[in-house]
Amino acid sequence: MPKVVISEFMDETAIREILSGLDALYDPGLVDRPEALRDALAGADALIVRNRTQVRGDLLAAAPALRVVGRLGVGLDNIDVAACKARGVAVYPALGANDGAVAEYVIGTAMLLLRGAYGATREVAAGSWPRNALMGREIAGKRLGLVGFGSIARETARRAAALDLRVAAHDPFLRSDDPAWRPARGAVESMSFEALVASSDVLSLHVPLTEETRGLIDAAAIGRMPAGAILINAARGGVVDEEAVSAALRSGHLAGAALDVFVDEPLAAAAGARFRDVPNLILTPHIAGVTQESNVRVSRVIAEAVRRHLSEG
Ligand SMILES: O=C(O)[C@H](O)COP(=O)(O)O
Repeated sequence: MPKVVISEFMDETAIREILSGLDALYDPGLVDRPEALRDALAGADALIVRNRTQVRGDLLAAAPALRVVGRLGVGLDNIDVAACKARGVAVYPALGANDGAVAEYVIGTAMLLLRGAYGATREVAAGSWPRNALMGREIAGKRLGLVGFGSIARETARRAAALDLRVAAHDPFLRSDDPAWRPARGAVESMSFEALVASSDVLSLHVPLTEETRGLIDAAAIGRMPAGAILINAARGGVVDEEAVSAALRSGHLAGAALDVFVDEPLAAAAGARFRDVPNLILTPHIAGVTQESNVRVSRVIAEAVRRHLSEG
């Protein structure tokens, strides 16, 4: 009976229904117990992870029978894909299964930060009535700039079009005649990176972390964003210079930012100190792609892919 090790959280119904009949070891705490994880992998045919288990070097060496890795998400930066390939280990990301969750996070934080009206509960309950101070901005008519135009960005664009945003994107990997630029509703304008940064009211990042994207949104890029712009990073930490975002929010050049991902995760208190008392900043713990619904979708897609792979070979 093939053995499947699941080292991070996953929907338990998907395990029960789809991995039934396999020897599934579900221990979402394994990621924090490297020795126990290596022991569990000794006879494993399959490994299912989220974004914290580092599937490389030592871990692969501890799993000589491994045939398949399922990734409960889309980013592959915690997996040495080349080393897996060299060992004949297939890698399956959950493509498409959390697009909607991230798109809703981007639209939701953009609306929250533009409007700025929702942080006054305590004041209002205490009898103050700060109407003028809370006169925020509407999302309709603003330009949403998407850095990268893959499937998450396209889902974001689809929702943005319904809210009457003007959507533009920069994606050097997408040909100018690709039909993705002309969705059913609201064409998406293709722009250079420089033009997109300089003209977007809301700039949202949708690129993986690579040598080309590391530090892409640095102090200079932020300085070229229009005064009063909003920055959203639900892509990968390291694409954005965290110090530069804090400084731009403190100076008032940026009107707001939402950061879901960080250079080091989990964000340690010492690293988080740079964000202390920074105005109009939403920090979330790498949760943009994780909702109750997406957790079910992602878990089912990966359980099915792993099961299929094991039964094929
Ligand atoms: O790459 C992804 O899809 C996101 O980082 C979320 O992944 P996770 O929920 O598996 O961490």
